[in-house]
Amino acid sequence: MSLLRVDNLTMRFGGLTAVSGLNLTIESGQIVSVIGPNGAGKTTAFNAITGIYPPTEGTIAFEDRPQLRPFRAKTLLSALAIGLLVGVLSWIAAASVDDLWKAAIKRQLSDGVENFSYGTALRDGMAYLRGDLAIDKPRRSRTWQVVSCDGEVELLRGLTLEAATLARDRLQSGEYEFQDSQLRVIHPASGEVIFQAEDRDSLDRFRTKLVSTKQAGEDQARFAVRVGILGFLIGLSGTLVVWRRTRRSADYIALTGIARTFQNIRLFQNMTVLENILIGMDRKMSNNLLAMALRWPGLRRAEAECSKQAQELLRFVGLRADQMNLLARQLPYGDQRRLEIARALACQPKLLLLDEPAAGMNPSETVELMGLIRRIRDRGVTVLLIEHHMNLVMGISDRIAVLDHGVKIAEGTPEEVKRDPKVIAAYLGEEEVS
Ligand SMILES: Nc1ncnc2c1ncn2[C@@H]1O[C@H](COP(=O)(O)OP(=O)(O)OP(=O)(O)O)[C@@H](O)[C@H]1O
Repeated sequence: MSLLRVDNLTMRFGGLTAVSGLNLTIESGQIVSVIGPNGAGKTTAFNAITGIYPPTEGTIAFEDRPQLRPFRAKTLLSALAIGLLVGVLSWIAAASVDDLWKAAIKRQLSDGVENFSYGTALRDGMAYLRGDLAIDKPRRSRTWQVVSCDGEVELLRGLTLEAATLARDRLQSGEYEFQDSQLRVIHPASGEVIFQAEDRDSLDRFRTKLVSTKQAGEDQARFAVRVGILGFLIGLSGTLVVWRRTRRSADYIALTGIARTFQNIRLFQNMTVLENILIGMDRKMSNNLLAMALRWPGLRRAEAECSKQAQELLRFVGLRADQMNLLARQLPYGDQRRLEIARALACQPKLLLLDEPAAGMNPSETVELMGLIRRIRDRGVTVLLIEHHMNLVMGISDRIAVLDHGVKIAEGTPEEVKRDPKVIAAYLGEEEVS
């Protein structure tokens, strides 16, 4: 079983092909280097392997498995839980929007409107009212109406608010005669016509069937349930879509056992040396919020253990104990590079990718770095290295792959690569070989 297998990897950025059809197999326990001129696509290949970019084409398998988060029962349960949460929230919102709408109308009218349903109002464009008489102004209407809900609803439209209020008060106080056949409201004593429909036909257009409170309630409940189901489906499918799109993420790939350092040092500059290493162990620490808040003894023990391992790593990469509490930015450049390696090792990787670790190092630091890389390999960690420093590469690599313009032009032992005419022409030059 190979540790890492890159098959036909192609990386494109718009019209630029940074890596083209790269095949690379890395066996456990080796130090493998990738070399090539500037812009050859080395870092891009690293970025694809570590999940920073998805491959445009091709596949990458680690320990013979594709670098994809597997679909587990937990994934489905999480999606169901989120779907349920969204569904319940949508249901609550749909059930309470009725009250909100009612409250808003009431604020406007400050009078009269009692029970009606948003769902039915949406459907029919008006409010159904229960109780006695109400003054209402249907949405989109400029005029007021008096609504009687005794049996059939009579809608008498086209009134001013004042006239409607007067009419309602008189109707309620009993000083009225409601002549449905004539569609007039007449004051019984004075015979004064309070209001009268213009003609029967126009009133019939506004006649509508009373929806009982019960039916309106049922409509509303159905409406809320439908919205709830829709919310559940949206929550469930949304979660699954997000999960699918983030299946191949850098953090998942790091968890499977691939760690890296960067060409331009990327430490947490304002954190201490020790904290930088502890961050590399973060994924192994408990993420139980309660345990963290209550500082459970188990958690304290785990923290103490991590701190011990971090100090061991500090020594391993050649940093001193008295540098432990310095801020990362206070370290000399070469030590910052060591710290980055220590942080990567803190993830306990099986494969460590080092992107130009010797950049900016002086010759004696470079020699020490060679020793460190060998010790990392002896610790059981396979190393994949990008480096321009030829003495280092030729001195420690078991195998070397050479990229030029995104294409692998050679691969072999240092001796084989050194003599390869294509490599000499593209990268090494005659001087390096001699
Ligand atoms: N995110 C990106 N968007 C667009 N182009 C990119 C991106 N990343 C890399 N490239 C381009 O891809 C090509 C390969 O770049 P890459 O950094 O992989 O080369 P390299 O071999 O690592 O070079 P160096 O030795 O200088 O680090 C370059 O032309 C670069 O400009």
